Amino acid sequence: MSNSKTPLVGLVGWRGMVGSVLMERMLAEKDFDLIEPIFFSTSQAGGQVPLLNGQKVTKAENALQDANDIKALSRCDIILTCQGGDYTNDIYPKLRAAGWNGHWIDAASALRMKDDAVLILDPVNRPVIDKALASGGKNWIGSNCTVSLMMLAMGGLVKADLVEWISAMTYQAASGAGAQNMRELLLQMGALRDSVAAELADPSSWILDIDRKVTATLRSDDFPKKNFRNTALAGSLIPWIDVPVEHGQTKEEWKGGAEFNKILGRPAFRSPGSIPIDGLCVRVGAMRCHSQGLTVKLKKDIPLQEIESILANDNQWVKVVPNDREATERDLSPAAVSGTLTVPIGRLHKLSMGPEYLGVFTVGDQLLWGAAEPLRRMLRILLES
Ligand SMILES: NC(=O)C1=CN([C@@H]2O[C@H](COP(=O)(O)OP(=O)(O)OC[C@H]3O[C@@H](n4cnc5c(N)ncnc54)[C@H](OP(=O)(O)O)[C@@H]3O)[C@@H](O)[C@H]2O)C=CC1
Ligand SMILES: N[C@@H](CC(=O)OP(=O)(O)O)C(=O)O
Repeated sequence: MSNSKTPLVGLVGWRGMVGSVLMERMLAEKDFDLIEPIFFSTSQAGGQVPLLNGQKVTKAENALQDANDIKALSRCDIILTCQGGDYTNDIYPKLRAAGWNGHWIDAASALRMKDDAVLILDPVNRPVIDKALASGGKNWIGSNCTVSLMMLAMGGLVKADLVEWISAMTYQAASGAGAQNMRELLLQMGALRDSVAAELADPSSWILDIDRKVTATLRSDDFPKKNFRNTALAGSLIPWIDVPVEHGQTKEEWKGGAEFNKILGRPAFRSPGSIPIDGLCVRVGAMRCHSQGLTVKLKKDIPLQEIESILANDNQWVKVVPNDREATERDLSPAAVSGTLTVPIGRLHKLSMGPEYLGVFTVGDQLLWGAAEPLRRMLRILLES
């Protein structure tokens, strides 16, 4: 930002799950050195801004401000929110109506499809961001985690315009449903284990007895499953994420096509010139990494080695994993990736449908590249613009 004064950056939603990951990353990258942060809360206004990792990051403003106070928010040059869609729908229009002309950076989906909103994933769409900045853009919205992670992995082929369509079958972590769901997943795992503790301690117990007991526990009314809408996730899976929309899709599946194309600045999904992206989204018992099995239809037959090199050279976070058992077991799983910015892509091979059909598996941390990282990088882009 050209102004020489340190920009006032309002932080909303910083103590939530996405917000906490964002604060950790901002500390690690020393983003606080470049801004004057003002911490807002919808529930704790007036309280003391807590230390982050034991560090004081505020310079002047040490009390939490009211996140519903339009006047207080209007002082900010930039507002960065991870508070959620209800907050955005309530506060954002009031702020703009009050004449606030600052930059709004948001993790929530509420504004994503607005014409004046840019979906931010700068390693993939920096030209789209720069073009919007040059023409006075002010609304910068993080994309859906599954879409961001797919695009970061597939960036090389997408940018080279080699992709005709993608079918994505997802394996999405509990964190995507929220912190309470992560806790409930662990409670479910514990309940399953406890239901057969005696049998597990006895090496001669019959496996079918164990299985019967586990299944009875999964189906019992006492099983902890309130947050997952009365459905078991541990020891099972849920092939439905978010609300139903048209064409038999869930909203999570619709976001694949709609956001993928909008990130690239292409015509709207299902209109001429857009890239068809579709598939089935499934919740599985991972903690915070989303995985995806992709069927990619390429525009032409390209040798596998060339594909690997295009993918590997696209950005510093994508990591091509050789299609062998050892490397895949070691590097291509939620357990390997959780808490890191690495986005491995592997199982790469031509499918039996024909030489233009590519099989792919990719994994990414849905709280880092899937949510927090594009936001803090957009903040940096604004600070450096
Ligand atoms: N979870 C995800 O995977 C993704 C989420 N998003 C977006 O980010 C939004 C926020 O998601 P998420 O971070 O999961 O939401 P959280 O529920 O973790 O946090 C949201 C807010 O809840 C309030 N809160 C109340 N009690 C607590 C508590 N005990 N601990 C922490 N915060 C508390 C805080 O606001 P206050 O201080 O004002 O009370 C906090 O900012 C979502 O609505 C979504 O729009 C985007 C991409 C991925
Ligand atoms: N819907 C995602 C998480 C999420 O918050 O997505 P979005 O940012 O599009 O609302 C999931 O359940 O895994």
